[in-house]
Amino acid sequence: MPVSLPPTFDLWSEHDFCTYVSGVIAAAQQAGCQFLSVGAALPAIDPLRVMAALMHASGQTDHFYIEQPHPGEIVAACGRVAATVATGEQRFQALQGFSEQTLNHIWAAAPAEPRVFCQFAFRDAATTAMNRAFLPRWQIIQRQGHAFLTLNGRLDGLSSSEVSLWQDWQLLWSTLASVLETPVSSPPPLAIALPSLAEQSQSFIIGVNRALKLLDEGLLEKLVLACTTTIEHPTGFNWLGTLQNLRQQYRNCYVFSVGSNWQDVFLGASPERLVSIGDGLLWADALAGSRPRGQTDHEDQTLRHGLYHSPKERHEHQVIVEFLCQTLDQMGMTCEFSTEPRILELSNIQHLQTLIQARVCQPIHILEIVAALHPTPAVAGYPRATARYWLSHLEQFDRHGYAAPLGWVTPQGEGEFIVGIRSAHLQGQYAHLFAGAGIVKGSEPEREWQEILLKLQAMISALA
Ligand SMILES: C=C(O[C@@H]1C=C(C(=O)O)C=C[C@H]1O)C(=O)O
Repeated sequence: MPVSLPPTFDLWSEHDFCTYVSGVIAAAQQAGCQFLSVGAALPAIDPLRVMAALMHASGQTDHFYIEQPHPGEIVAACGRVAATVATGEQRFQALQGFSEQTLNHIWAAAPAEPRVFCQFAFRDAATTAMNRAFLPRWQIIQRQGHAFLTLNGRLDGLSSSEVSLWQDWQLLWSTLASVLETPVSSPPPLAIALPSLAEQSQSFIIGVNRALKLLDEGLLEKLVLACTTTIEHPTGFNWLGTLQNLRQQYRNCYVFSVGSNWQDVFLGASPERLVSIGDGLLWADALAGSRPRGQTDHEDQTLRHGLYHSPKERHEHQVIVEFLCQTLDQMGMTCEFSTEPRILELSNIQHLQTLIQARVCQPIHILEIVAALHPTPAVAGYPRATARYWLSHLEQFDRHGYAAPLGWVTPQGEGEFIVGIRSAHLQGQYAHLFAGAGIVKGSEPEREWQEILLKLQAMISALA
């Protein structure tokens, strides 16, 4: 990815913008680039509101939003300059190829690097639309009190001229101005009650009992069984309001939203990072073992103590730590982590968490690591092939994007991917919710079902 200096033009002047951009286009064409990236740095803004307003103003509803837990980075992207879809076992490689091809041929003249955004389905065999990657038209990255605005364009076809880039830039500016002038208002949660889940509960308990037999027979060490339910609301769901609620309720989760049209959005507040790489350092999270939060300090502490000292929960957790370390080790990385897990406290639930760190010594693309790690025993089970086999028999529904990776890639092949749990697909007047629980020896079916309800409730109470 060739890089030139960020702009010094007057951001508001068409003449200055076009003069600057025609220079960038010429340089990019000379370098044989297919794409270009220009932009500016501003004081902090709310990337979510700007992205939503841009989607409305432009009619371009392809989007990707992810907010790291505090005090983290917020990334919002919308519109589509280039995109691809894939399916089958080679889907990770296919999207890696697209990311490399795109980001190697982009002339980057913006203060923040351009990124390619990716979403995957849980299963290899899912429809192509579920596995997709795109280079957005607009990208907003907010970190350390600054907002980095980026406009990407294509150098072949219609969008290559400075005039059309100016129009896209101007739309960004006018949207930004309108967002700054409009006070924040978000609709309150809909206060939907958890529906009766008699059928789901029955098939979940049957599944858990079957899993316990398989565990006893030594065929499995862990199986993560999930459940789904659909909530209907006659006027549909407010996507932005739901995200605002998730942001407020789950400050130490990754709040995310991804989709290609208003009628089909996948969003949630996931506590689980799959892997991130930055400046040659890799991080992966082992997250498993759960208890509800207590109503009082005393109850909370008792539950936390129970979680921390439960051999069953510690074993369930350890399976993931070992899987992550072994897989990364096979890829040439040496993992470092604390031998004692810590407790991650969310507003409704608490988990055992181990942060694993490794130095990336030889060049490796983050999507190669995502391909090797997905699905981890945190969302499928162990051994993986057996767990996948039993999931396809015991779960009577498609997981779609639930428990699958989503994230972004940089021109250096670094990036960040999270696991799409605590999530919902919003499709018109329907919200399809998913939640799962890890089953190991000693799991009690009724207790695991209560955990599922707790996880579903988290998403339901944010729906707006
Ligand atoms: C599968 C989910 O969560 C996973 C299962 C957990 C458990 O069983 O203790 C905890 C965190 C996640 O790894 C989910 O939330 O749907």
